[in-house]
Amino acid sequence: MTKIVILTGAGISAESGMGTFRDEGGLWAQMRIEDVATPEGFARDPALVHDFYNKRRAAAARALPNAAHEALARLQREWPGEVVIVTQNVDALHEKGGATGVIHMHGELARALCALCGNRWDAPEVMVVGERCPQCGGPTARPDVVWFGEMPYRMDEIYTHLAEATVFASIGTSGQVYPAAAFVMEAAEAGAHTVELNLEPSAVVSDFAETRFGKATEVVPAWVE
Ligand SMILES: CC(C)NC(=O)[C@H](Cc1c[nH]c2ccccc12)NC(=O)[C@H](CCCC/N=C(/NCCC(=O)O)S[C@H]1O[C@H](COP(=O)(O)OP(=O)(O)OC[C@H]2O[C@@H](n3cnc4c(N)ncnc43)[C@H](O)[C@@H]2O)[C@@H](O)[C@H]1O)NC(=O)OCc1ccccc1
Repeated sequence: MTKIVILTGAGISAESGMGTFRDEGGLWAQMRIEDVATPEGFARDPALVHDFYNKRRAAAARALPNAAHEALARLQREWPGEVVIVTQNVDALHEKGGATGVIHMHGELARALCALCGNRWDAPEVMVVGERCPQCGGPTARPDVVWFGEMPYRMDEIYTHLAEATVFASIGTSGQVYPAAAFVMEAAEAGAHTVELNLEPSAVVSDFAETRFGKATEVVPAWVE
């Protein structure tokens, strides 16, 4: 039975009011990656990093899923075969849209991580410098997101899914960040049909067999139908 593996990025949440990274006025236009999305940046200025993620956590808590999130959840429910969603997004809009078993390869805003003992727990809306781990008590709590230079989560599972994919779709991502940007090659090597759905061609558009350009809330429901 056909197995569909779907990779999503910030573009699928753009129409839900979640900023993207690289677009006009995107997150990286306001903040330097080095300062807020690296372990070194957190060590240097934890207050700046907590402020950056506290704001995004508050926005994500208010955000609602859009027609693209809902279409993927419907596909998961109605497709006779397996549909696996791997997201680079740290918001919970796929789950709010009804999707299940979503693999958050770059972590989740709604979770906190202890840098000392590795414990994870539901993050308070506002994390403060020196936030304590409820398990080891260390003042070592950080947002449970994957920063640059850190290993993304659940990579073994992801590579297994890619090797079994018969269809690989990439939605709302610029294809500039690895290892996610290389997933299309992994899937293509496994014989999958590959399709890019995005507002504009990504940095790896030439690796895809099919492309559909437009807003996620339009091209994703049309692709699912
Ligand atoms: C900048 C880049 C060159 N650097 C990297 O890729 C680095 C280094 C690197 C590793 N391998 C390499 C190989 C070559 C070069 C560099 C590297 N990668 C890492 O450090 C990664 C860790 C990277 C993760 C960093 N954390 C993020 N996020 C979490 C935090 C947070 O969220 O704050 S990355 C962050 O940016 C990434 C890209 O963002 P997108 O989601 O694509 O968003 P963007 O704004 O860029 O694009 C939006 C797109 O949507 C479209 N769009 C907009 N609106 C709409 C709309 N309405 N509808 C449809 N589409 C739309 C736009 O046209 C656009 O195309 C996402 O992954 C996102 O999670 N770790 C790692 O490699 O560990 C070792 C390893 C190696 C191999 C195998 C295993 C381990």
